[in-house]
Order: sequence, then C-alpha cells, then structure tokens
Amino acid sequence: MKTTFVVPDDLEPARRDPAAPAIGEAVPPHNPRCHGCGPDAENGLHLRAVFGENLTATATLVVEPRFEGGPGVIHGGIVSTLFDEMMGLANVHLGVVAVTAVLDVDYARPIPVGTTLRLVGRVLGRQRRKVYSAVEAFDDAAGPDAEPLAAGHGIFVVVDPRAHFAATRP
Ligand SMILES: CCCCCCCCCCCCCC(=O)SCCNC(=O)CCNC(=O)[C@H](O)C(C)(C)COP(=O)(O)OP(=O)(O)OC[C@H]1O[C@@H](n2cnc3c(N)ncnc32)[C@H](O)[C@@H]1OP(=O)(O)O
Repeated sequence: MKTTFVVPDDLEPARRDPAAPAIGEAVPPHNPRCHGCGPDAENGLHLRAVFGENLTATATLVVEPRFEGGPGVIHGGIVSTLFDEMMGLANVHLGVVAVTAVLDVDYARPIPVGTTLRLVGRVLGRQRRKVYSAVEAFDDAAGPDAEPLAAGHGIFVVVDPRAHFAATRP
C-alpha cells in the first residue's frame, strides 16, 4: 500500500465499551436510514457487520452492477463509502458517537463487478477526541493470505450526538 496517511506513533489504546454487544454479534445499525448500514435505506448498501476481536468489524458485500464506475469495475466513491461505514461500525466497539473528519483511501487494484468483498474495519487507537481507524477490502475468494485490493484510514471525532445532530435530526 502506498498511502501517505500518517498514523501517530503515540496513540492511546482504545478501550472496548463493556456495554457493547459481544464479539461475534452483529453491529447494530446506528441509523435505520443510513446509506451504509441502514435496513430502511432505499438503494443503500445494507452492510451487515459483525464485531470481531481486536476492535474489528467484518462484513462481506457483493459488488453489484449498480456499483459500477469504470467499465466492469467498482466506482471509487462506493469504495470510499464502504470504508467510511466499516470504520464507523468498528468504532461502535468504543460506545461513542464519532463522525468522520478525514478519510484516506488507497485504491491498490481494480475491483471487478461480481467480486465478493470481505471488508475489515479496525480501531487503531485514540488521541483525545480523535479515533484513528483503518480498513481493508479483500477478494473473499482469494483466501486468507491475499493482499488487500484497497485499504483506508480515517480520523473520527467524538461528538455529543444530541448537539451534533440537533439541527438536522428529523
Ligand atoms: C444517537 C445516535 C446517533 C448515531 C450517529 C452515529 C454516527 C456514526 C456514523 C458512522 C459512519 C459514517 C460516518 C460519517 O459519514 S459521518 C459524516 C461525515 N462527517 C461529518 O459530517 C463531520 C463534519 N465535521 C464536523 O462536524 C467537525 O469538523 C468535527 C466534529 C469533525 C470536528 O469539529 P469540532 O469543532 O467538534 O472539533 P475540533 O475542531 O475541536 O477538533 C477536535 C480534534 O479533531 C481534530 N480534527 C478535526 N478535524 C480534523 C481534520 N479534518 N483533520 C485532522 N484533524 C482534525 C482537531 O485537530 C482536534 O484534534 P486535537 O486538537 O485534539 O489534536
């Protein structure tokens, strides 16, 4: 991967919220209308992630023809959306509401329509209100040792949801 994103080497460890659903359980959608994970989002991605060890969240997704950008390959904006969401879902381990401030995507390989992607989001650590997270997308058919097709990093900032969404929540 050739990203220039810098992960600080002095991150504080992130701690799992004891009240979060157990490892192996589904990550609950944070908003039923969310384009990434909401079950009620018409035309949404409907990601279903499961909590894993080491502050990870994992999901699989088939690259449908409606996700096409270049001929026969996924649109880069869809990859960005998947990455934003998968890191957001991994952050649910922490029991905080954190919104994306920075999203960095390394598109390493073209991803053909029809690929089943395995997406793994992971919390790396914290720095005050910032949560640093990472994500990788693999060809699920390529086996456990395959290199990622794309990878990303994000900085999320913990907010008070009542104040942050006060003006926009329906
Ligand atoms: C109740 C249920 C609700 C559920 C909702 C769940 C949502 C989850 C969704 C999940 C999935 C989908 C996710 C989505 O799609 S979330 C949707 C996309 N994101 C947004 O809409 C966020 C828009 N931006 C903002 O609201 C503000 O800018 C935020 C809140 C991010 C910061 O403004 P705020 O005034 O509050 O904070 P601050 O300025 O004091 O900064 C605080 C710290 O952050 C650092 N910093 C800030 N910006 C940057 C930057 N660009 N690069 C590097 N660092 C940055 C800053 O240096 C400082 O660090 P330090 O000084 O400590 O070192």
